[in-house]
Amino acid sequence: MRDILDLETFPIDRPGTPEWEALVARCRTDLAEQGMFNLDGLMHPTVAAQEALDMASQFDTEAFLHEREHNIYFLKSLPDLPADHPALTRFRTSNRTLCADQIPHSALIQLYEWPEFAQFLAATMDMPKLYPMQDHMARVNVMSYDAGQTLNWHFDRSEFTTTLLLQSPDHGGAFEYRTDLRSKDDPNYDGVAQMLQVQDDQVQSLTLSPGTLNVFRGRNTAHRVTTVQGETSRVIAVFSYFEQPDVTFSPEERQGFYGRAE
Ligand SMILES: O=C(O)CCC(=O)C(=O)O
Ligand SMILES: [Fe+2]
Repeated sequence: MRDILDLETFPIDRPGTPEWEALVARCRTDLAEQGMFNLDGLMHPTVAAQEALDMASQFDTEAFLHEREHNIYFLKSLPDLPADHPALTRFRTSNRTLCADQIPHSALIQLYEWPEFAQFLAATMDMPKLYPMQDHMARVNVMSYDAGQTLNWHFDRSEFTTTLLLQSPDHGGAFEYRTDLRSKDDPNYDGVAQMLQVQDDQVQSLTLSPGTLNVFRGRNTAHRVTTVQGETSRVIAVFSYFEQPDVTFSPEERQGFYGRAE
């Protein structure tokens, strides 16, 4: 794993040691105070660049083009909101996705299956244990954004979202986010509407560098990736772990997310 990760700076391979505990404590504090933590350069940038290069032709030929209009909830309607409520404003998303089964020999899959990585993430999230998915497609996804492509405003389904940037675009492709826009008890529809109308001064912007691990509270943090510009695509991996073992998507879900069930 030393060939892939900077384990000098980030001692993920030494659970229980004081330096591991200190790193976990720093991440927990950041999550509590800012809804996010970053490990800048966790993956050696040279490895991240090679991974992106290895996948480039696959993105051209076999990736799923995810293109649609959606609202921030990825739902057609909400039972407690009129259809014309501004919180339901629709925006366009477009990117390409490769699934875990298309990159079986990548460093990303090695990292995903490394038990110390899941152990570390669980500790930062204050969870007893996190398990890799059983789903051969959903466990790791890599998304590529070419010029003109974007991932628009949304909330994630899972409480936490774990990403690792492989390649930065020349321009655009910033990660914009608004922490705690809603909570378990308060959907804050008017606040959501305000933010979508660009009237929320608590929206922040983060430009990730290649190799950076980013963990954020995706369920209640509204977030988007701004439109990419220039020749170089933005390439980012998303890791999915669950508190229960052996989670899979249904064939219908795989069809919807990836355009193929198997
Ligand atoms: O690309 C990113 O930085 C965020 C990805 C994301 O929000 C998602 O996959 O749900
Ligand atoms: Fe997301």
